[in-house]
Amino acid sequence: MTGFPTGLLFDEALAIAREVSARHRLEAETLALSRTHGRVLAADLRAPIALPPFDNSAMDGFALRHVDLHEGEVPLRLSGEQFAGRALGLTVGEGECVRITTGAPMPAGADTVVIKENAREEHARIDGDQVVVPGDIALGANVRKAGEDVAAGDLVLSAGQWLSPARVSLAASLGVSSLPVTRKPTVAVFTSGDELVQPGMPLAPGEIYDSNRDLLMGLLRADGLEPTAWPRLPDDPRAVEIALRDAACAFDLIITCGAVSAGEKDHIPSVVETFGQIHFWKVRMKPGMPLLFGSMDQARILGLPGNPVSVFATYLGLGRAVIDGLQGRTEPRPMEWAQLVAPIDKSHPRREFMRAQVFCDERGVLRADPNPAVGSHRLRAVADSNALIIVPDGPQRLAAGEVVQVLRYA
Ligand SMILES: Nc1nc2c(c(=O)[nH]1)N[C@H]1C(S)=C(S)[C@@H](COP(=O)(O)OP(=O)(O)OC[C@H]3O[C@@H](n4cnc5c(N)ncnc54)[C@H](O)[C@@H]3O)O[C@H]1N2
Ligand code: MOO
Repeated sequence: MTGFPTGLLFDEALAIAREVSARHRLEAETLALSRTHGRVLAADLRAPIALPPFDNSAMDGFALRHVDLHEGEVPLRLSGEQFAGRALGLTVGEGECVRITTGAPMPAGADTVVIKENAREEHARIDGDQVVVPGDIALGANVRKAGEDVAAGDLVLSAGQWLSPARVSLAASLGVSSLPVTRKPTVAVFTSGDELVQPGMPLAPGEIYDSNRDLLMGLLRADGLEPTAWPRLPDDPRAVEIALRDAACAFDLIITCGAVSAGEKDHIPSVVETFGQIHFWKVRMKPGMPLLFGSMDQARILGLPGNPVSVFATYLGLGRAVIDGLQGRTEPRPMEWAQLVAPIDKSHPRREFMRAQVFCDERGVLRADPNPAVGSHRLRAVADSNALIIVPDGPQRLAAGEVVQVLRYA
C-alpha cells in the first residue's frame, strides 16, 4: 500500500485533517434560537438594535434632573411613576422627580437616579407628595445608557464561533429568533476485533470487554453530537468492507477503533484504500501512532488505533479537529499551560500525550502531575487523570517546574 502520506509529524497530520474536513464542511441550516445551543454559527451576526435599547434605570428609586441638586438635602415634587414596561412618555420638570424601577425607561429631562434607600418620602403635602434626596449624587448615577453595551450594527457574533449559552442569550437580547448554523455531522462508531465482548456477557479465555465503544460514544456526546454505534466488526475483511461501505454512504463521519495497525487482522486500511482514499496513515504521536484518516463515499473516516488510551488521545488530538472542520468551527479550542510537578524524560521523537492531574496550587499556579502509568492499554490512568500533557516532538528532558501545554478533559 503506497501513494498516501505516512509517518507524518503530528502537526502535518493535523493540517491535513483540518484542510480535508474544512473542504467537506457541512451545509448551513437555519434553526430557531432555542435549538442552536452548542452549534457552530454559519454567518456573522450584526446587532439589529442597540443594547440597552434605551436609557434606563439601574436601580429602584427616583429619576431626577442633576441640575436641581445643591448642597444638603433637596426636596423634589413627585410628578409621576414609571415602572419597567412600556414608556409612559413622562417628563421631569424643574424641581421634580419620578418614581422609577430597575429597567424602567428614563423619563425625558431626567439624567440621574437616586436609590430608594437614600430618599425620604413625605406624603400629603398641599402641592403633592415630596421626596427629599441627598444633594451629593453624581451626574448620571444609576442610569444605564442606550447602546453602552452594544451599538446597533456592531459585529456581535462571528461565523465559526460555537454558540455558548451566553452567545445564544446575546442573540435573544437583540431580538434575533433564529440563526444559521452548520449542520451537525452524523457519526457512525465501530469497534472491531474478535476478542471483544459486550459488558454483561461472560468472558471466554482470551476475550476482553469492549470499552472503546463507551469511550467514543461519551466523547462524541460530550462534544454535542448524537453518534450511532454499529455492531462490533469481526476480524473478517468482507464483513469490514460491507459495514464500512454501508456506513460511508449514510454518515458524514465514520470512526473505527482497532484493526488499523500491522497485524494480519488489521483490515481497515486496505478497505479504505480500495473503496476510498487514505489522506494519511501513521502519525508520529504516542500513543496513537497507527492512526488513519481517509474518505469513503460521502464520509470522512477516522481509523483510530484499538488501544483505549490511543483512542482517547487521537480523538482529542485529531478527531475533534475533524469534527470542528466539518462544522466550520474556526474558534480554537481552549489550551492551557501548567508547571510540571515531576520531571518528564522522553527519548523517542514522537509527540506524546501524557495523562496527568492538573490542579491549581495554593499560590494560584496551574500545575500538572504526570500519571506514572504509561502504556496505551492502561485506561485507569485516563480515568484517574483530568488532562493530557502535550510533550513536544523530539527527545525532551523537562525538569519539574517547567511549563508544558495541557489539554484538560475533565
Ligand atoms: N508489529 C506492530 N505491531 C503493532 C504496531 C505496529 O506498528 N507494528 N502498533 C502498535 C500500536 S502503537 C498500537 S496502538 C496497536 C494498534 O493496533 P490496532 O489499531 O490494529 O488495534 P488492535 O490490534 O485491534 O487492538 C489493539 C489493542 O486494543 C485492544 N482493543 C481493541 N479494541 C478495543 C475495544 N473496543 N475495547 C477495548 N480494547 C480494545 C485490543 O484487544 C488490543 O489489545 O498495535 C500495536 N501493535
Ligand atoms: O501508539 Mo499505540 O497507540 O502506542 O499504543
